[in-house]
Amino acid sequence: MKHYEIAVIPGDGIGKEVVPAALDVLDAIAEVHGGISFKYTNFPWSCDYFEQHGKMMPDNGLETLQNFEAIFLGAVGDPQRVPDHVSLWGLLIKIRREFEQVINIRPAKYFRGLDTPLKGPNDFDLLVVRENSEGEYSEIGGRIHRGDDEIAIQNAVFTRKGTERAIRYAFELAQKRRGHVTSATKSNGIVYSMPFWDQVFKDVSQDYPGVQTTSVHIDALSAFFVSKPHVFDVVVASNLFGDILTDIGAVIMGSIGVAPAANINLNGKYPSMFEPVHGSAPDIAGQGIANPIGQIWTAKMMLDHLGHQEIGQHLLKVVEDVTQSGVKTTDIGGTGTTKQVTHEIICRLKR
Ligand SMILES: NC(=O)C1=CN([C@@H]2O[C@H](COP(=O)(O)OP(=O)(O)OC[C@H]3O[C@@H](n4cnc5c(N)ncnc54)[C@H](O)[C@@H]3O)[C@@H](O)[C@H]2O)C=CC1
Ligand SMILES: CC(=O)C(=O)O
Ligand SMILES: [K+]
Ligand SMILES: [Mn+2]
Repeated sequence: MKHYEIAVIPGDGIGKEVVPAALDVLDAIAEVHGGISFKYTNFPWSCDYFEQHGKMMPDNGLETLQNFEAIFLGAVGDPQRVPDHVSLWGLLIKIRREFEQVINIRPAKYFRGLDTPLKGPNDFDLLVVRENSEGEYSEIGGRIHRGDDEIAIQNAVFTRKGTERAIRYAFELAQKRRGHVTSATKSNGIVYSMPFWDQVFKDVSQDYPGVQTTSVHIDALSAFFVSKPHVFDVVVASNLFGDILTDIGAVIMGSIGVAPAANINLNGKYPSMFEPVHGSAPDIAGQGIANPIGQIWTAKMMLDHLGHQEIGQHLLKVVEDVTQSGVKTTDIGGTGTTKQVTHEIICRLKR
């Protein structure tokens, strides 16, 4: 019997709805499989917590999380109550950084049963490797003066280590897939960091003669995600470019509510964290209509990470069967609630 201790942070908004749904699905998997079990320890760290304690998590929060096998998170953010940069940097981004989750993997593929806004979905199947520790998401800068004289400066940080690590990871994945890496650049406008990125991409590519490479400016690449996503295999991007590209990757599948993500720690010192691409969706929170698929597919990525690829594969097939059968939430053209979709997935898993 394989037992896993999982730290669970539902967070804000629909995180509190889709996380319990995905845990029910994981429990159903454990029951059907018979050889694995999960224990969940729930942490209520969120904007609610912030209002009570003046911080997003306790001072020893990271220490507490450190001993878990994985962290399963919903979404963070409630901008009506706490400014986004305070809530996200106090919890989500803090964990990504302090736990050295330097890579963010975000797949997008043609998903059976989903209406995509694409004219011809052409069975695309791509993987975005997003650099997750530096880049445009930096704490270097500041604001001075007020009024007309106000100045805001934010410096992007690109280290050779961080850049090479993300790019190498993309090449390793491409070798196990269709052997193609696309690099998201913008060296025509951003004259220091992006030519540097391009250089590292070229350097790393020398070690992978069997992998084909293409560099595309992020503006054109964003358009190609819509016009011809089927040409992409692995796409490697800086933190911000990867963030933007993966919302596009999500919506071409059918909805941002279905896209999963994994924040991967590579050095084994800290746990990895699994959370969907979407945020807390304040516009639909509390209505019970959030699409649980992003969170459930994220659970599949956690299963993969824990070494249970076969079960993960089966879970994704069952979820696709359910959408194909028409049981789906309103964001993807159905009439179902979060609970109904989750129930249908669990019933099929147990069949
Ligand atoms: N990783 C995280 O925790 C993230 C947190 N956020 C935070 O979430 C809050 C809202 O941000 P937004 O920019 O509105 O992005 P969002 O992803 O929360 O929502 C964008 C749109 O997609 C819809 N949507 C998202 N997930 C859905 C689901 N599972 N089912 C159905 N519809 C879904 C929402 O209703 C909304 O119309 C902010 O506080 C933001 O900072 C945003 C992105 C990622
Ligand atoms: C913060 C955010 O939008 C993301 O990590 O995807
Ligand atoms: K999220
Ligand atoms: Mn995002």
